[in-house]
Amino acid sequence: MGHSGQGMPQGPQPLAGVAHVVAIGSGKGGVGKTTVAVNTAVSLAKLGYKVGLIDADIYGPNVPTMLGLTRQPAILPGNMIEPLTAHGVKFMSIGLISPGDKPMVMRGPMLHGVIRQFLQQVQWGELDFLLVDLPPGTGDVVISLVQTVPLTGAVVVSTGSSVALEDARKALEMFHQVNVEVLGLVENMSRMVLPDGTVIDVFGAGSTEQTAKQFGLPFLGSVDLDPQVRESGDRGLPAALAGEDSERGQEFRAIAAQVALRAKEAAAQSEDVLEIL
Ligand SMILES: Nc1ncnc2c1ncn2[C@@H]1O[C@H](COP(=O)(O)OP(=O)(O)OP(=O)(O)O)[C@@H](O)[C@H]1O
Repeated sequence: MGHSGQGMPQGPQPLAGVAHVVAIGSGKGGVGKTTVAVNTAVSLAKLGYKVGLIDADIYGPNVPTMLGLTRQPAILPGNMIEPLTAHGVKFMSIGLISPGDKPMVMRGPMLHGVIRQFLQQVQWGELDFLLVDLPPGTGDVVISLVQTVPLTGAVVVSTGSSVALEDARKALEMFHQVNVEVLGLVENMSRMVLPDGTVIDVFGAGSTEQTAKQFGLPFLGSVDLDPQVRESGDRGLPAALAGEDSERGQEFRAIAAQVALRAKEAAAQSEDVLEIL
């Protein structure tokens, strides 16, 4: 983890070859942030983009399980780390460097070092999108992120429940405080449709879209509550891999397309601002 940069504060530096860094946050835990991050990454890859995913969720680094690949990454010449690749997505996870079932206990400076290493010392190559799955709640990882690279923006995942949305608003405020543009909100576990067609509203479907409207932010789409999403995540075969006729697959692809669109718009706007300056 070296000592480069110590005592010499440096502003965030873009990663060579990486067009957009997009953080995925939630506020509340367990709303399916990682599931949405993994499936968005897989969907972006299916849409033809080059995609990377950093699992920075120190409390639950589940990305390797959800992508079905857990092994130590190789070290390349020049002390660079080779990311793992699964389902067309390059990824790196705190779960890969924290062996066994032990929780990752890290002080702020160490966490900052790991985040910086995942960004700068992993051989990402050319990427259209590098997604970062954040831990729920706290801003530590976000602060490390924005100090290291310029972010194109952030996506906030919530369920429609009042408590999840209460925490999602805190996530919006956190991104605002660190000057990260929120590209939009996603509602996960939206409705549940039983095999006989009965629709059950478990968490308050539609409330995330209303919250987005209140904040003047785009709503990027919703994903229904479906046991198949959980099962496929547990098996390391994300639901987004399913074919054209899969509804969950369609939902994730629609969200991915919105994320791509909003990221490109946000980047174009900030370039305009730079030119005016
Ligand atoms: N749409 C969905 N339908 C069914 N199950 C889902 C859905 N989304 C997520 N899940 C399941 O809910 C559980 C929690 O999801 P996940 O780990 O993605 O949440 P999280 O917000 O990233 O949690 P944390 O950040 O607290 O680790 C997982 O078992 C996942 O498979």
